[in-house]
Amino acid sequence: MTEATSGAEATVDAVPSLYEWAGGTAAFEALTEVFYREVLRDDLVGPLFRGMDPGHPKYVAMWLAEVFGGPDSYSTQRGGYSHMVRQHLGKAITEPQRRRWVNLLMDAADEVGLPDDPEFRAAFASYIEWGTRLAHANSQPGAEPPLKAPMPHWGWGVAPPYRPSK
Ligand code: HEM
Repeated sequence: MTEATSGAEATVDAVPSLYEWAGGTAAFEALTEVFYREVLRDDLVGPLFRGMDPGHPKYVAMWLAEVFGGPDSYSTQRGGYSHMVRQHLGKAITEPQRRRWVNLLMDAADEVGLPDDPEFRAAFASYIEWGTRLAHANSQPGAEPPLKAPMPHWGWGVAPPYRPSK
């Protein structure tokens, strides 16, 4: 972590990535561990994940880390964008299931203590809203999403962290 991640007293100019701000790989791994524990217990989304790969929480942590500016290990070690898209094909995710997935992820973010400043949570929620709506659309019967597309990279958007100059 750089000094910039420690809050308003930052003394460096570079805007940290969302990955750095979140706490790096360990933070995303903690998030997905708690999240999928609850997903598996959930009556609405749990059935979709009954046969999931035991490595799934870790793979999704790798995905999120890369999207938010961390290492490109999902692309280099796990098949990248096309592998992720293929995993959702034919799953017929319903809108209530998508929304429950979002709700459980936000609960997990609170439980593991992801940063709760407005700027981080707005950027995080923005990606999750975008990504889950794509996953929902791509999972519908007959959907033929492009299997090759660039890995998304998410940033702070219109509200990067405010760090008063010295
Ligand atoms: C931002 C939104 C989402 C992201 C970033 C995401 C990410 C991923 C990734 C990376 C994989 C493949 C993991 C691997 O490498 O094996 C995957 C698989 C999967 N996703 Fe998603 N996903 C999202 C939304 C959803 C939603 C909304 C649902 C359902 C409610 C869902 C259900 C699944 C299922 C069932 C699998 C297959 C799991 C398995 O059998 O191993 N995903 N997702």
